[in-house]
Amino acid sequence: MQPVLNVEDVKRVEVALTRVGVSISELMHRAGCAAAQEALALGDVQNAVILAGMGNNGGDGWVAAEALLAHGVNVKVVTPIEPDQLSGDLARQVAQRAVRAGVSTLVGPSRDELEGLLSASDVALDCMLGTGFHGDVRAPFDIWIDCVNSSGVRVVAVDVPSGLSAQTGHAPGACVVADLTVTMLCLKPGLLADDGRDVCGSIVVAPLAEQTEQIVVEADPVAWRTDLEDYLDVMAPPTTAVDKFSRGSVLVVGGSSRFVGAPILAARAAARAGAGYVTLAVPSCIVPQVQAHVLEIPVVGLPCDEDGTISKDAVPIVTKLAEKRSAVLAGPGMRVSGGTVAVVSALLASPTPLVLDADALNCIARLTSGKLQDFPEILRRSTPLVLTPHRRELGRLVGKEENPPASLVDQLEDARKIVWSDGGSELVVVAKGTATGCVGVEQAILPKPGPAALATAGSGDVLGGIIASKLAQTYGRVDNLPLLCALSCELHGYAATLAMERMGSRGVMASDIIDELGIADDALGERVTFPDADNGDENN
Ligand SMILES: NC(=O)C1=CN([C@@H]2O[C@H](COP(=O)(O)OP(=O)(O)OC[C@H]3O[C@@H](n4cnc5c(N)ncnc54)[C@H](OP(=O)(O)O)[C@@H]3O)[C@@H](O)[C@H]2O)[C@@H](O)CC1
Ligand SMILES: Nc1ncnc2c1ncn2[C@@H]1O[C@H](COP(=O)(O)OP(=O)(O)O)[C@@H](O)[C@H]1O
Ligand SMILES: [K+]
Repeated sequence: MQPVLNVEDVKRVEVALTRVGVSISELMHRAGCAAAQEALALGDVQNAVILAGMGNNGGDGWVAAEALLAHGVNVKVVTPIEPDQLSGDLARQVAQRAVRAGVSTLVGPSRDELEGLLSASDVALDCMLGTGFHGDVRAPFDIWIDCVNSSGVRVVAVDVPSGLSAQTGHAPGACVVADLTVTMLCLKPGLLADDGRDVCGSIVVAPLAEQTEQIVVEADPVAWRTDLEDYLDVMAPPTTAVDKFSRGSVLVVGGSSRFVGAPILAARAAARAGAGYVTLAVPSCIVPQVQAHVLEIPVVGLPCDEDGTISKDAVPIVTKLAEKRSAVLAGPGMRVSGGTVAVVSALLASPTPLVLDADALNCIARLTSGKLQDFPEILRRSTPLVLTPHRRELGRLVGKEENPPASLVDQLEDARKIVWSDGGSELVVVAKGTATGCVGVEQAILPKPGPAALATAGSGDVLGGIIASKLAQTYGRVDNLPLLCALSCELHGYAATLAMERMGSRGVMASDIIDELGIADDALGERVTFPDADNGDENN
C-alpha cells in the first residue's frame, strides 16, 4: 500500500529529512532531476519548455531545465520575472545556476510567443504552482495554463498540476491537464479525488531519499492507497467443497411502496458477487412486484404501515431471519419511519455482520439527532458493522447536513469522527464519493476509484449488496475489514468499467453493473493473483 499524506504533513517530512542530513536544496535538486528523468522517459524529447513559477515549484523547474540540458535537450525556461529577481533564496540560486549552465530563458512572454514556443516543443514541464498554491490562479499563470492546455503538447506536472489543490482535489479555476504528474515524497489526497482525477494523468511518486519511506509512514498517513496485490489477504481461496449456504447467505432488508427497485438491485448484486443464498425482506404490500423481478431470490413480506414502509411489527421477523444469515444489508429504499428506525435498531443489536446503507443511515441520523459521534454505544458490537454513506448521508450522520464533506479529506475526517468515537475494529465507514475511503479505527484505505459511470441512481445499492456478499462469504472471520470493503469497491468500479464497454460511458445503469459483477470478480481475482500481467492504470 502507498501512504497518502496531508500537505501540511509533507512539510513535516521535509523537515525530518533535513534532520537526517538531506537538505532542502538537495531535495530540490533531486526533485528537479526526477522530473527531468520522467520527461525523458516519455521518449523523443529534443525540445522542452519549462514553465516556472516564483516559489520552490519553480525552483524544481530550473533544476529540471539544467538536467535536461545536460542530456542534450534544447530547453527554454519561461518565467514571469528575471531569475535574479526571484525573492526566495533557494529558487533564485538554482535559477541563477541554471542560467550560468547555459539554460535559455523567456521572461514574461506574450500569449503568441508562448503559443509558438509550446507548438515547437516535445514536452512541457509544469512548474508554476505546487503545494504553495492558494486562492484563485493569478496572471500570468492563468493565461499560461490556458496556452499549455490548448497546445496539445505532452505535459509533465511537477509535484501537482498547477491550479489544483494537492490537499482538497479542487481546481476552482484554470488548471493544467497533465499526461503525467511526478509528485514529490508521497501521494497527496488532492491528486486522487474530484478534479485531481481529471488533471493528473498517471502519477509517479519520487521518494527523493532512501529515508523517505520510513519518515512518511511515521508522519501518520491520512490514508493508504491499495496496490492490487494487497487484496490477496482478503481473497477467498477457491474451493469446490461448498453448498449454497456455505457460500454465504445474505438477507437484504429494505424497500417501500415508493422505492421498489433499490432492494432488488442490492439483492441481485449480492447474488452476483458470490453469495450462495440471498433473501429479500420487503414490506408485504410490494412483494408481488418485487418477486416478479427476482426468480432466484425468495422474497419475504414484512408487516407494512399505511404509508407503504416496514412497520415496527416487523422487528421480531427481521431479527429471526437475520440470525440465520451470514450477513445482513439494510437500508436500500426503506425510507425513514418509526418502523424502519425500530428495524435498524434491532439489527444493530443482533450479532449478524451488518451493512447499513441509504435510509438505514438516515434512520441512525434520526435516532442520534445527527450526532452519531456522540452516541458510540449505538454502534458498539463484537461482529462486523459497515456503514456506506455518500457525502450527504455522511454529513447528516455527523451534524453537517447543511455543510456535507466536499472533498476526500473531508470524507475521511468525518468518517473518523464516527469510527474513533466507537474505537472498535469491527466498524468501518465506507465514505463514498468520486474517490472512496474505507475508514477503520486504525487506518483508512483508498481503493482505486471506479469510473464516473458509477454516478448513476442505484449504484450505491449495488455496492451495498457487494459488501454484504463479500462479508457473508467470510462468515464474520475477517482480519482486515477496511481492506475487504476496499476490494468490494474495486469490484464495483471494475464491473462498471466492463459495463461501459457494452453501454458506453454515459449509458450505464445500475443493473448493467450487476450484470458484469461475476466476470469482473473473476478478472479482478486474476489481476490480484498475477499483478505483473496487469496493464491497467493504477493511479487514478
Ligand atoms: N515537499 C518537499 O519536500 C519538496 C518540495 N519541493 C517543491 O516545493 C513546492 C512548494 O514550494 P512553495 O512552498 O515555495 O510553493 P509553490 O507551490 O512554489 O507556490 C508558491 C508561489 O506561488 C505563488 N502563488 C500561490 N498561489 C498563487 C495563485 N493562486 N496564483 C499565482 N501565484 C500563486 C506564491 O506567491 P504568493 O502567494 O506568495 O504571492 C509563490 O510565489 C512543492 O510543490 C515542490 O514542487 C521540492 O523543491 C523539494 C521537495
Ligand atoms: N464520479 C465518480 N467517480 C467514481 N465513482 C463515483 C462517482 N460518483 C459516484 N461514484 C460512486 O458511485 C456510488 C454511488 O453511490 P450512491 O450515491 O449511494 O448511489 P445511490 O444512492 O444512487 O445508489 C458510490 O460507490 C460512489 O463512490
Ligand atoms: K506544478
